[in-house]
Amino acid sequence: MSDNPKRAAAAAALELVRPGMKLGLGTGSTAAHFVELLGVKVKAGLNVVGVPTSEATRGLAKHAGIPLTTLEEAPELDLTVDGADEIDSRLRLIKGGGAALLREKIVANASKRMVVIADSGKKVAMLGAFPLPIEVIQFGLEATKRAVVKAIERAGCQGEIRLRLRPDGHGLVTDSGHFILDASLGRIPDPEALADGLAAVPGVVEHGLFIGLASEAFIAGPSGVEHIARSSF
Ligand SMILES: O=C(CO)[C@H](O)[C@H](O)COP(=O)(O)O
Repeated sequence: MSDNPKRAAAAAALELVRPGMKLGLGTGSTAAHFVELLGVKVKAGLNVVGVPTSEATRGLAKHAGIPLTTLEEAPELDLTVDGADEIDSRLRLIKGGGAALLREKIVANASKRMVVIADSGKKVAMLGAFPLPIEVIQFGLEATKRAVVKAIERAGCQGEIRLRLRPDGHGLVTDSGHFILDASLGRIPDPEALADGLAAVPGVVEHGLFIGLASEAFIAGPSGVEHIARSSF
């Protein structure tokens, strides 16, 4: 196994790729390993196309020589491989640490199969230690923030909500032109209730709870790569 667990997880997922596949390409440092390894296969003759989940991944994929397409050209993908910030035992995820959650969720939802690749540090007994990213429209930010707080409380959670900032102190703007609120909740005892509550808030574009999307995960730790399938729960 590679001495880099992220790369080992990416290499395991690469084994699922077949000629002719339409692939969703995730965002983040783990997904970047997958893109790089896939690029090596493409250069050796593998025929696939990819839909990137962020402008950052678009750049990496272009550099790696992977032919790209869009969900307009390819509205159903065979396989998406993406990282995660947290994974629970039912393959519910927190994503969006890299601010790409909106496109990541659209691409995952358009895929027959979503496979998560991660190091074992991402596995949790309960979601919530990682701040939950919530993508919101710039218009009405303070009002949306208040509504988000109420939705969080109704779902039995509490914590601080902060606008994600760029290093220059201005609000970070996502690839789709929105802001991100990061909700530090500590624990999310009922992720489904929170997901439903947040989805109902006007101004919330998407949130980083990925529920029922990942079908399996490759999780790499010191003793090797563990394969988890959702059907096994
Ligand atoms: O959701 C994501 C980006 O929006 C990433 O997949 C997540 O943040 C994990 O990143 P990394 O592989 O760098 O730990």
